[in-house]
Formats: sequence, C-alpha cells, structure tokens
Amino acid sequence: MPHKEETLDFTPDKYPPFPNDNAEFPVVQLQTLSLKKLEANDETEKARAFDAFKTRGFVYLELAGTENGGIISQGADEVARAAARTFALPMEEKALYKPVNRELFGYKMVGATNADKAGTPDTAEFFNISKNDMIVPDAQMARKWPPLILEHKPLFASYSRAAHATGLLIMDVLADKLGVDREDMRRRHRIGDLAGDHIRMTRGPPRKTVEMPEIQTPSHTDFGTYDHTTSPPPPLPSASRILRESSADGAAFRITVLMNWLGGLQVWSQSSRAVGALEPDVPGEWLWVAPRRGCAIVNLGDAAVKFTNGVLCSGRHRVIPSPGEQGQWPRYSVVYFVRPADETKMEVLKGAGVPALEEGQGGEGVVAKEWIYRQAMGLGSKHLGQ
Ligand SMILES: O=C(O)CCC(=O)C(=O)O
Ligand SMILES: [Fe+2]
Repeated sequence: MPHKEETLDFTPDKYPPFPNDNAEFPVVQLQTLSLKKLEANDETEKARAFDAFKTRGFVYLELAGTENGGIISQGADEVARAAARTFALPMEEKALYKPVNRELFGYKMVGATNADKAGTPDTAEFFNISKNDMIVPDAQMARKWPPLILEHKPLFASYSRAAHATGLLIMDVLADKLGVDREDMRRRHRIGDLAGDHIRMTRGPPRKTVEMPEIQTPSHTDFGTYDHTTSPPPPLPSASRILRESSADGAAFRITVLMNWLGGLQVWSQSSRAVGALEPDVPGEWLWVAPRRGCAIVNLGDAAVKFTNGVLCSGRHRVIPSPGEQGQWPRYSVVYFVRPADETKMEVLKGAGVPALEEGQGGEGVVAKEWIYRQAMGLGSKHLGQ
C-alpha cells in the first residue's frame, strides 16, 4: 500500500478513555448481547435481545468468537483509516461525489444538514458507500467512486457482507419472537438486491469550545415512532406528520451496526423520547453511549417500529463532540445500515406478535427507496439530489 509515509488523523491508540464522571457525563446502561450466543440460537440471549429492542432500541453487541464479528471489529479500523484518507482529499474532489438520483450514496459535506429548526449547520462529514456497488465487479457499479475507495473495495465488500449478515441474524431473532416468518423478512433484505444499504464513514471535527452545543449529527429518529412505554403516544413532530400522511401504512426493517472509538453518541433519556426531529436540544436530557472495545452498537431504525406497528423501539440519538479530553481528537465512526430492498412495499408485518392496524390507519404504500429519501429530506438534508 502506498500510504506508509502519510499521517492519518484516525489514531485510536492515542485516545484517552471515556471520562469516568457520571455526574458530568451520564452514560446510558445498555444491555450487552453476545453475537456468538445469538448465532448459536441461544433462547435466553434471544429473549434478552427482544426485550432490549422493545424498550431501549440500542444494545452493545459483543463480537468476539465469531467470524462475522471478527471481520467487523478488525474491518472497522481499516475502514476508518480509509475514511481518514478519503476525508483528507481536497474538497473539489470530494464534491464530485455528491448524492444524485434521490439516493443517499456519496459525500455529504459539513453543514449540508440542518441541526435544528433554526437551520444551524451540522459539523460532521459523511461518505456513504453503497453495498451494492462494493459487491459487484467494477463494470456493474451504478456510481463513480473515488479511486481511494475503489482501492479498498474488497474491504468494503467483506465488511458489508459481515455487517449485513449480522443485521439479518438479529432480524431472525426478532422475527421469531414476533411470530413473523423469517424467510419473509429475509426476502426483503437480500444482499444482492438493490437497496439503500451502505457503509457510512463519518468524521466530526475536534471540539472548538467547551460550551454546547456543537452538533455533529443532529438528533434523529424515526417518523411516526413512539416509545410504547409512554402512554398515550406523543404527537408526531411536523416532519413526521408529512411523512405519515404521504407515505406508508407500515414499514420494513432497518438495523444499524455501528463502530466508534470515541464518545459523542448520545441517546435520549427514557423520559424524553417524545421530542421530535430537529426540536431544539434540551440540556440534561441526553445520555452518553460510551464506546466499548470489541463491541458494536446496534440499533433499530424507524422502519422496524413501523413494520411492527410500534412493538419495537428505535431510540432517538445524536452525535456531539467527544466528552472531556477526548474532544481534542477528530471523531470517526463506521456505520452499516441494513435496509429493505428498494422495491419493498412498506407494509406492517403479519405475525402473532404484531398488532394489526386499526381501520383508517393505512397509507398509500410507498416503496422503500422513496420512503428512505423522504425520511432524509424530513431530517433537513439539503444536499440530496432530486
Ligand atoms: O457516529 C456515531 O456514533 C453515530 C452515527 C449515526 O447515528 C448515524 O450516522 O446515523
Ligand atoms: Fe444514527
């Protein structure tokens, strides 16, 4: 590799630990699931998984002892190094890869998304790499990619396959618990089918000031989602309402497999999940998710909630600069999104554990590709092509 001499700003060996000060940096206690046990179809672990995804919607997933887990944990470091090289390219070059065709793939520059309703710009840059393009020969790729990304294509392909398989395994677990046909679910997420699935490489700059807020990735979740433990369901935020009216009566799954090295990810405290997308941020209502070595962070997307008519939960989250000393470092993360295939009609699943829709709750049944695009637009993405 011709990169020996360069200095990258992804330096995980140098990071200080997440601050051990729960008063200043309160952390969320997430359940830890074992991928090895889930792969072995361990009933106790499956029950714990179902419980965690019904309540918080976020878990740590211990990766050790499995082939896919190994590919994810080692691959993530390699992907982050590729990310550091990619983000170091000149802006004119990165700008050649802006999203087109109502897709999310490609480069999102700093400030392309609103962090709140007042239009405060976000501070993170993303490169979204389509799984479909990475697993086919170059001649069959749908988009152009920077040479640097093509150079790492085998890495992105193996990472996508391992993360996709891991997402599907979790889906199997949830399907079993919901009394839904596993194969029916798998059919909507076949790796070779065109879908919005991608590896997202993110980079957020070091913290500029001690004061909040500096939003790297704004608070996001999921249209029409509500925490089923709150009663009655909170009103839908305005962006959600538009989607609810114009889109689906149900949904399909979305599972996120996330690797990060520094703090910065936060989830809403249990009591405050009702707040909508792009609402002003309320201090004191966020809990930090401390990164754990050897673990991925897995969360469900909005689609999983709609798909199950509210049985499963997707937690609201955001990214801000890393806490304390960690804030001096640029922050990288590697995210894999498993999404339903583009042409999947968004419908509520049929299963013993999924409540049926009430009369009049239906929608016009858009397909996944359109639904994802509308979601992203609803979250204030100004950079997406029409
Ligand atoms: O960077 C992280 O830790 C989380 C990123 C995230 O939530 C996203 O890209 O959707
Ligand atoms: Fe996210």
